[in-house]
Amino acid sequence: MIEINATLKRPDFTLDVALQLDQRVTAIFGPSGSGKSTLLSIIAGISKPDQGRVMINGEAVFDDEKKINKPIHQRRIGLVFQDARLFPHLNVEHNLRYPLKFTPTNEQQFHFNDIINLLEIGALLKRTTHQLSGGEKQRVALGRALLSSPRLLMLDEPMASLDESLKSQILPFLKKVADEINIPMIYISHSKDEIMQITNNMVYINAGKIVA
Ligand SMILES: Nc1ncnc2c1ncn2[C@@H]1O[C@H](COP(=O)(O)OP(=O)(O)OP(=O)(O)O)[C@@H](O)[C@H]1O
Repeated sequence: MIEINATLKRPDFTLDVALQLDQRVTAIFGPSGSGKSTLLSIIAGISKPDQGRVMINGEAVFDDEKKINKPIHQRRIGLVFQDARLFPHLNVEHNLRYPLKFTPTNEQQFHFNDIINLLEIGALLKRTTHQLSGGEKQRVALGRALLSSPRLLMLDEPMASLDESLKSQILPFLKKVADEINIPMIYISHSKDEIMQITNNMVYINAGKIVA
């Protein structure tokens, strides 16, 4: 269960949300500038709210009253962004293995080979990141996020920079992760059509407020 009570004021924008996410997959959607990425960055610990509390599975990762503000790496959240953000100096295999170095073996939730098979990226392992299509990069980014053994997976417009044909190629993998991987997932998109293919559980945000 993820609970967020947060306000964050910027010169032309205020985010003010109170939200409890108790389904395994939640989509957050809303128009451009509505605050989706800001909400994600508050949960991840990238942005600090002016006030409020963020709880992940009963643990406060941010609480302004109790002066708690856990850094990103202690929140154990897997993030996938629109641009895959792979490490350009590492090949695909080393990108994927990178998070394993920071996760004790007894805390690793997935076997390397299971993730490779799930995302069908075995043939890409020896490639450099420059030798990947946009959709392949996203599959590798998804694999790397899962191999960090996160307790929450957050995807911020993971298909936004892909053309229609690549989108249709990656969608089945996103669905597989949503259906088969037992980790809470937050999926951000401004496309309702895209979201409907992944989950029926939607939160609508507009002008920094949860509308439905
Ligand atoms: N670092 C920042 N400094 C100041 N204002 C910002 C910053 N980041 C975002 N904003 C503003 O905050 C508001 C919410 O932005 P946010 O990126 O959360 O929206 P979004 O719903 O994710 O939009 P999009 O779908 O276009 O990515 C917007 O008005 C944006 O211009």
